[in-house]
Amino acid sequence: MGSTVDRSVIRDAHRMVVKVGSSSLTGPEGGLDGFRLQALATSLAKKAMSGTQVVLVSSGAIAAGMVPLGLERRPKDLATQQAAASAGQGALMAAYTNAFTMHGVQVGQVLLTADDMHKRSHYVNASRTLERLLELEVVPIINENDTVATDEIRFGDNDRLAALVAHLVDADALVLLSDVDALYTGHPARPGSERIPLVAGAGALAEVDVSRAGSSVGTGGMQTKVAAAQMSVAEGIPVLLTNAEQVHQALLGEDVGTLFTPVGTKSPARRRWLAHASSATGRVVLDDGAVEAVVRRRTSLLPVGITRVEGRFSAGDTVDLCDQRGSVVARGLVGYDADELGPLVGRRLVRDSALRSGAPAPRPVVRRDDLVVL
Ligand SMILES: Nc1ncnc2c1ncn2[C@@H]1O[C@H](COP(=O)(O)OP(=O)(O)O)[C@@H](O)[C@H]1O
Ligand SMILES: N[C@@H](CCC(=O)OP(=O)(O)O)C(=O)O
Repeated sequence: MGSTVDRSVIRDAHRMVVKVGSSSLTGPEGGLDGFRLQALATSLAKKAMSGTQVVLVSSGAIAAGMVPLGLERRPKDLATQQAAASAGQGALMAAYTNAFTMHGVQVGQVLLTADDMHKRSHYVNASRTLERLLELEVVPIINENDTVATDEIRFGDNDRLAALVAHLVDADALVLLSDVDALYTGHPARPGSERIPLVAGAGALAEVDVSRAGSSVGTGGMQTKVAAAQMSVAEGIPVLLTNAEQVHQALLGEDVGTLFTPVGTKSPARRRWLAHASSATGRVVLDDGAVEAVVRRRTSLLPVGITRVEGRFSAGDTVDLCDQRGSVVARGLVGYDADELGPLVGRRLVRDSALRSGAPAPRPVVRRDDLVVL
């Protein structure tokens, strides 16, 4: 079955994001495995030299920092993780710089925080930097800026970060490299688990068990990889999941790993950001008619269809639009501050009467172009 799956979307991608996990770069006791890192860099440098734009999202800072700091196991507390990441990120970048420049390919470090994804201005700025690096034929090497992240705002695992970066740079493919060669029907160590060569739609995952933890140095296990793959394919970006040892074959489009095929089409950059990267600062609760109008007819949201406003937000912030049961049905950029919107709840604002009274013309709570249905 595997051999019938066409993996040319990976081979022919013009721009790809490759994510490598801690477990593929380090040993179980931490510390960088220079041999594995070198092998990965060689495959990616060759791909870059053949004309493909490659963005690398690399974990491994915390694991790399364990040996120099004398830590025997991956620290559990945030402060020690940050100290390890601080010591390890420099070592990680030094190793990559050596390994890539050996092949004549330049690299650039980009450290991102969750805020850089949530805040539109930061997101656009990160996108501009990455575009420029790619124009200059540099391979950006991205990691979370662990030293300044706090528990509340951390990505935590880099799988989600990689999917967001794939959206950010509008990649043609995302390659997730782990210590396991593919997604299996159950934990690979469990007798009877079988490799899944193709995932075409969420239905294919219904029977798949990803509940068991991953390696001692990684964070998310298979769950976060599958979630990242789903975020990516929802925006039309195919994903290949395999191990770092097989990256060369994977980039040639050979039958390795698990291919997740797109289930959605690419949406404009702003909508992509709204749906996946932005974070809501408030909630607006809609009556049934407004849910119908926004979700089915894709109209703008007007004050008359709102029953409640929750949270403190300013005009231009992201808010979740909820139905009467509290389920989030859409997300959008709100046109009013929370204080301004409160008194307008349920009111029918008529453009003509506003104009007659000299008041400014009423504006939608969320314009149809500024909203995504979830
Ligand atoms: N259904 C499954 N298929 C494959 N691997 C699984 C599955 N369920 C759990 N896993 C575990 O997930 C691990 C990969 O996650 P992790 O150790 O966090 O990797 P990384 O450091 O690459 O992010 C695998 O080594 C495996 O032990
Ligand atoms: N930013 C962290 C990555 C977190 C992490 O361990 O992720 P992963 O190995 O991809 O599960 C680091 O560099 O250590």
